[in-house]
Amino acid sequence: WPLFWTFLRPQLLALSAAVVLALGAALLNVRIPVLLGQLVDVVARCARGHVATYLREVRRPALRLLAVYCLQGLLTFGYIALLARVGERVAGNMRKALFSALLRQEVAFFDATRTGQLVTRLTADIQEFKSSFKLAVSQGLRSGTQTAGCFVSLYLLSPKLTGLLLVALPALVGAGAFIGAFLRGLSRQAQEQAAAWGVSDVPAVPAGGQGHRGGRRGAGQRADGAEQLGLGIAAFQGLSNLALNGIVLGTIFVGGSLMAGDQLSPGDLMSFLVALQTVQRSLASISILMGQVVRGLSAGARVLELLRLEPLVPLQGGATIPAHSLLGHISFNHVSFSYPTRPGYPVLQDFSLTLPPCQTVAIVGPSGGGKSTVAALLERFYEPTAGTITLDGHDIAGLDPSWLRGQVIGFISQEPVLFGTTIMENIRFGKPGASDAEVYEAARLADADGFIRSFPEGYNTVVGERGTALSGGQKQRIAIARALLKDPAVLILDEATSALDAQAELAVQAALERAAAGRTVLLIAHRLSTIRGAHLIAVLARGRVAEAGTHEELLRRGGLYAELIRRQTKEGS
Ligand SMILES: Nc1ncnc2c1ncn2[C@@H]1O[C@H](COP(=O)(O)OP(=O)(O)OP(=O)(O)O)[C@@H](O)[C@H]1O
Repeated sequence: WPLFWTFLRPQLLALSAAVVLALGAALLNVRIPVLLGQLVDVVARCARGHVATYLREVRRPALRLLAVYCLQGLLTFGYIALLARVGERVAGNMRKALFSALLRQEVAFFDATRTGQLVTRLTADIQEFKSSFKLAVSQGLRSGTQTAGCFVSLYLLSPKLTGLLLVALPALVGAGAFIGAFLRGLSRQAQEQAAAWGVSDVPAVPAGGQGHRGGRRGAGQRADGAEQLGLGIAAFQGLSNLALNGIVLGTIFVGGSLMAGDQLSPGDLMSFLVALQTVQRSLASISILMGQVVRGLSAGARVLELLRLEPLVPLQGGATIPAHSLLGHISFNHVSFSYPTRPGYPVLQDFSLTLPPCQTVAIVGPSGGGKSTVAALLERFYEPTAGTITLDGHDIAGLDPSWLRGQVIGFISQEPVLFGTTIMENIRFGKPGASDAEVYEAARLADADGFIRSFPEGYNTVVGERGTALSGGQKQRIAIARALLKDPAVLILDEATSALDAQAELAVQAALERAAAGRTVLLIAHRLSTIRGAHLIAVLARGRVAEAGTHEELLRRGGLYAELIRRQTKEGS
């Protein structure tokens, strides 16, 4: 409620106005039966007179009724329009808040949550909540006030008839509730039978032929349950129709005898019947409304639950290292890690590795060995299960993740992420405040300036959804330009050229080597041909560094690295 209140508070004035208009419209409903009754009385009185007298007499009450109808229409228009506005604003603000709450979550949250589920929260659930909210205010108010108001009119029209109604109605409502409870029991039974036999009507292993017979018996029981429920519902609907019409018939019967004794006019009886019908309709719409409100409340609860979710690794907050003392010395100390979605499956175990400042360290190893996981831990997308990772002696668990990802680490992956906007904006994403000149310089360094300027729109070329209007090599060089604009102290290259053909790879490789100069580089390589220029090569096997050294040292040792080289040369890569 307090969270929902934050969305509702700014709309309070409009909401109050809507409530006042809705109450006004509902109260007019109470007046309508009385006016109708008066009109009927006038009509009955003039029925045997001249047409001219009839028209003169009827005009005034008819116009009065018409005025009330018009006023009611106007008020209804007002409150529905206001409520639509309030509902849209509340839902819009909730959607925005939910979207930012989702963006705040750590990567592990998205591993464990299906995208479809989040889309449903953002669209269907908020929509459902909004509709129920509007309905609860408009219809709830209308039906509530109508019921109360009409009972007052009923009493004023005929206390005797109302007294009879007050005896009959509770008895009928009680009987309805009793039958409803009985039907719910039947429905639960039918559901249980369906659940028990729904997985398979014919058991998978029919021991000695019993399965088929058992299956048929199960299907038979389920059909019995459903049939009984169907019969119950049919009987309930038939009986409730009979009861409602019985009330109308009873009212006319008793009302007629009151008319005979001059205790009630025909108009009063007409008013009574109209008011009675309004009460019936209001009660019916309240019961339908309850179901809708329950659905809306659970949809709202699902949305608010996500809104209150606090990320395990907050996006912001923590220490930063001043630019002048940032060297880019990274150390993994006895790190162990399992993905939260697979806690029993260790990816890294006692993994230790040092990345000296301004040097390139390559991690190689078999596919699925955990190379990309090392990069994800360095970016704090996940937290190690044990051990620490330090940057210039500071544990990164205490550093501000936004600062770390935004200013310290540049990341170029196999599949660069481009946004469906201009090349200029895509590169500027690396440093939002960068000038045009800085963007051109970064593109030149990434060997992208030439092909960008060859496009008719130049830097204003729109790259299409996820960069579909560009080739793989072009996308990759834009990603490099973006990383260079950020000017990060640490650069992670995760198989950055593996998706490119030989020619594009050469161009991107050259750009990468220029980008790597003067930075600490973590080079993740599946194909060993991409690790030229690495100062140190670490071979990852079974979650830890199995061997480390220069290319020559490792070849001389004849271990795992030499074996990988031999295998890849044989494969022709
Ligand atoms: N989000 C995740 N949730 C659960 N398990 C994951 C997740 N990402 C990776 N893994 C598992 O962790 C292990 C290491 O994956 P990782 O991507 O780090 O390997 P890699 O060495 O980079 O592989 P490749 O060279 O094929 O890219 C794999 O067994 C993989 O199935």
